[in-house]
Amino acid sequence: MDSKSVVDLIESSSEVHFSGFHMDGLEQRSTGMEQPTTSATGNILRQPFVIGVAGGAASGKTTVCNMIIQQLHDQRVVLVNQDSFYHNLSAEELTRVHDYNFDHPDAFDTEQLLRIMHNLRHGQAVDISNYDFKSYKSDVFPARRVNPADVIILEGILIFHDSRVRELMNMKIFVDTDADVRLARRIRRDTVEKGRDIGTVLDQYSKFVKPAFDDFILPTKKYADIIIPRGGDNHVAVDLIVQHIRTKLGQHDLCKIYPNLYVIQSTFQIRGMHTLIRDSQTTKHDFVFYADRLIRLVVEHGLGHLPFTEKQVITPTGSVYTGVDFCKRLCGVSVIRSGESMENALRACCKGIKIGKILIHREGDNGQQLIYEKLPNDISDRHVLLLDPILGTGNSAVQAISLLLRKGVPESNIIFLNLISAPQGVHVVCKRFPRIKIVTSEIDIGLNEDFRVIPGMGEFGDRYFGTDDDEQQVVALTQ
Ligand SMILES: Nc1ncnc2c1ncn2[C@@H]1O[C@H](COP(=O)(O)OP(=O)(O)O)[C@@H](O)[C@H]1O
Ligand SMILES: Nc1ccn([C@@H]2O[C@H](COP(=O)(O)O)[C@@H](O)[C@H]2O)c(=O)n1
Ligand SMILES: [Mg+2]
Repeated sequence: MDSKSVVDLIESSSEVHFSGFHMDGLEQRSTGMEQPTTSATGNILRQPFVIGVAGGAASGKTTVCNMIIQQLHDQRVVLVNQDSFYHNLSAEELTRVHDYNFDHPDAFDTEQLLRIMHNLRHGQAVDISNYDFKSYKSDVFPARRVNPADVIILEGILIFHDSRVRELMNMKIFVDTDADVRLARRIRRDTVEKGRDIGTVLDQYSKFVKPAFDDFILPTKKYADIIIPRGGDNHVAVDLIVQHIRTKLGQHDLCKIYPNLYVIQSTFQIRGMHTLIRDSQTTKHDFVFYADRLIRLVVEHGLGHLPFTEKQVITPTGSVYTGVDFCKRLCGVSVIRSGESMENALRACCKGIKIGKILIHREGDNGQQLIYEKLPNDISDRHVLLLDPILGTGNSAVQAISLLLRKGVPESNIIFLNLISAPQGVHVVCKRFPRIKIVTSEIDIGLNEDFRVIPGMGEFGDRYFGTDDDEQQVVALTQ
């Protein structure tokens, strides 16, 4: 990746998505034509980091790619398979499919691969075919929508064959697995998954697969920056590769820029919950259920940042257990109205906790006005958990935090809890209040022209409380 000044990287990081990997958009498309993005992602200036993964068939390329993607969970990663670019077979070729050489470079539509890669690298979403190994066709299944990403992994047996494709790559990996292991895996995969008979598999192997490996695939090993013996079994190699990619990308990692920003460790459970609450089709009931689960995780994580004092107890065995005592001087402050959705989780974790409220009215996004506050009198002696599920522009957060500071709360006693943060909001809050802590569950791409977080989850309060009319709520709350 091109080297950039730290300032450039910090500035450009506001357009970067950190919310975990996104392998495939699952939207269904009927054509293979690329589609321009309409979101802010289309403006990404940085080119993605492109990794090529080559190696013999059944060497473990896909397995290695999946391991890398899993470990790079806090980056947007897309996987592009060379299989998607197999030419469709003519009727004549289909009748004699066992004479077709799928391991020859000419079996692939490399021009289309180059077009797709060009668009992806220039910030455009693309639709990529899903190849069907049973029918030998690429138009049986709907194409998958692939959005631009921080990392593109290009995987396939002959991905290093064409110099134009090689030149796109920032890192080239060759998965080197013994021929007998590859053959054994191929037999199992082709008979079990592709429903082929063993005789056909062995014929194809001796006629095409092995000669093509020797003539076209093995000679490309010399282009590799890294050779991984034993594929996915080689955890050390995969760890090192992931470390290297992280270093290359890490300069724009918001958590590195702002050490007080904490993004809770992403897991598939967490990503699954985010998928549900971000889906516009999710029912109110499910939205509330999964939002509550996520909020609880964020609250628990936030509580972990409070100071603790050592405490010893006697266990039922008569032994001494040295533990800690919870911080007692704390309170919650919710930013009305969506912040109120986080109160129950806080009450469930901290029995009897005092919770204050702040209402900030939004007139456009630059004219924010504090119009209501009800805070504990002794708030300046407390640690404050500030509750608002979305950090967008950062304007309301700045208003709320400024009020807390005016009330005498030390900046370092404030922990701001939210579900999603836009990089712009993180920059605004962290630059202005470097000592407050932000705990969030995902960082999104950015803001759209209406200053709404994208991809975001829409109006959180409306979805959580099942209302559509903001105005009515403000009136009701202030009466
Ligand atoms: N380290 C491994 N140990 C056991 N089986 C493996 C290993 N790596 C891959 N496989 C299996 O071998 C087959 C081929 O692996 P895959 O990663 O799909 O290879 P490729 O993408 O290179 O064709 C798959 O069925 C996979 O589950
Ligand atoms: N219709 C097809 C198309 C391809 N193949 C074989 O797939 C192998 C490449 O896929 P990997 O996941 O192993 O990289 C290649 O060896 C082709 O022979 C096929 O069998 N049928
Ligand atoms: Mg594969």
